Amino acid sequence: MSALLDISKMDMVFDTPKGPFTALQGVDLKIEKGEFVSLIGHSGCGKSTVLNVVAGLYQASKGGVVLNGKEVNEPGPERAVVFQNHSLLPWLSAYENVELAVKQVFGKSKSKAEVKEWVEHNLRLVHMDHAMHKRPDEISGGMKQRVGIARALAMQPEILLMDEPFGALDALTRAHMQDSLMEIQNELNNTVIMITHDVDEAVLLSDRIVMMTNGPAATVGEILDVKLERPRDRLSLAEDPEYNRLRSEVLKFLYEKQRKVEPISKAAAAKKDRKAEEVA
Ligand SMILES: Nc1ncnc2c1ncn2[C@@H]1O[C@H](COP(=O)(O)OP(=O)(O)OP(=O)(O)O)[C@@H](O)[C@H]1O
Repeated sequence: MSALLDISKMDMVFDTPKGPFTALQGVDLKIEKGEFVSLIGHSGCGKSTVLNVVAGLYQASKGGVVLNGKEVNEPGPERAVVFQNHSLLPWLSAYENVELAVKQVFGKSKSKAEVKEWVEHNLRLVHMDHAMHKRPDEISGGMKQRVGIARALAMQPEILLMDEPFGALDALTRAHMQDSLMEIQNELNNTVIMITHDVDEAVLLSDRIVMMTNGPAATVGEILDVKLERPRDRLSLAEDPEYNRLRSEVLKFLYEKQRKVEPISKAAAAKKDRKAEEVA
């Protein structure tokens, strides 16, 4: 059986004022239906570029993406995206933001009453039914993100693409959101690709963690299977040896194998030279 999503031999070359820049080279990744996959890697390695190609926002320079047997060339409702900075329309209520997406996807197939029921159902899923008639500026960042997730879920996408969905939230809200997402996953078993910078988040939520090498010409470095039993509980996992092993595998990849050496500034380099001379 072929995978739901098949990214194969994908290159992404951007035209820049300084000439072509190869951001990605030879990215291969297959994702099965119902899998939760995280992409992790240092800043600038190309995680968002991978997601943008899958979303159909960018066209790969070589190779490409096949979803359910169909080549991806443009955005479509079967691939819902949740961004770090919630992208709700500010003049609409939470309810209306979700309703807009539902009408776009199901406007022809659902009756008025069914649309209402479906919008409310998805807002209940993310525990936002109590504030569904508030506008984005009347609710917190975490709540906005919940509405963004409800909107994406309500489209019943074949794959949910999340670009650091909790990156802008404080640690406690982030933990609540992760727990909610696991709860929803338990119920719906969506296929998800999530970009994260957070090692604990990756291990807690994923079935597989895709670790990317540093760019330019970044690609999939290693893939880690996370076979921790579900439902997962963050407190008991903190002491679980397998959880800690997985965590240190990711840390090793990021900070040993793909350690990012930042170029030192001229001033720092000169200071280092002076120190070396003093020692000599
Ligand atoms: N439209 C573009 N034009 C030119 N270069 C681009 C473009 N989009 C991305 N890049 C470059 O491609 C590389 C990968 O960028 P990308 O945003 O995918 O990385 P990332 O891993 O998602 O980074 P971060 O974790 O910081 O969000 C970077 O060097 C970036 O500067």
